[in-house]
Amino acid sequence: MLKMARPIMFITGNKNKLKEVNQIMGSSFPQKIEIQDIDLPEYQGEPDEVARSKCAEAARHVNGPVLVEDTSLCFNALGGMPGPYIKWFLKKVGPSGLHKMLQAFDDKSAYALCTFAYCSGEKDAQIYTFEGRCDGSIVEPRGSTDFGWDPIFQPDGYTQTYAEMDKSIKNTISHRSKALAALRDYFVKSS
Ligand SMILES: O=c1nc[nH]c2c1ncn2[C@H]1C[C@H](O)[C@@H](COP(=O)(O)OP(=O)(O)OP(=O)(O)O)O1
Ligand SMILES: [Mg+2]
Repeated sequence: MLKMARPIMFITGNKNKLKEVNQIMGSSFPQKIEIQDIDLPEYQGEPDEVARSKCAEAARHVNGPVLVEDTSLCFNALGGMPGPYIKWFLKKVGPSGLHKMLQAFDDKSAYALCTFAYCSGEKDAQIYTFEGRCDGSIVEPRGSTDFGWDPIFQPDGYTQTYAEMDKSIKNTISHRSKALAALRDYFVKSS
């Protein structure tokens, strides 16, 4: 008997993330993804642990396959901080404050890291994580202020920040697009 795959519930409160996921995936993803906005608690730790615990929390709310995503912005001069705590730094000091945090350091390099975590929701199911990383540097804010720290992140090899470049370019090179490529590979192989 043909087993119909249940839609995957992507739990996020961030509309810009969802927009990019849709733009990047288009119709190329083998399973249907639906979205639900649940404000999940986020634990402290390394990005992979944060994504895993967020996924375990999501699985407690949803009876079925769940997907979450956690994004870090890591400054090399600060040993990878703010990392998974970027949301709170951004909220408190804004993009220009984040840029100023690196004033005392010569090293302005940073990387954006996106981690998707997936769980099938079956009993004792494992959580799988899929990472994508984009290296770049932290610059004075330039470009549209639509999405988070985009104005201060300039990917290596480009003269524009994420916020200045065409969305289609960001979506081709970004941390999120690389993580989604890994996620898509997993589903293509297992479907
Ligand atoms: O491509 C991006 N370009 C610029 N800013 C970004 C990007 N991706 C995430 N961000 C921001 C949103 C949040 O301030 C923090 C990540 O925190 P993070 O917990 O993963 O996101 P969130 O709480 O907004 O949504 P969710 O409900 O999926 O956890 O970096
Ligand atoms: Mg969050």
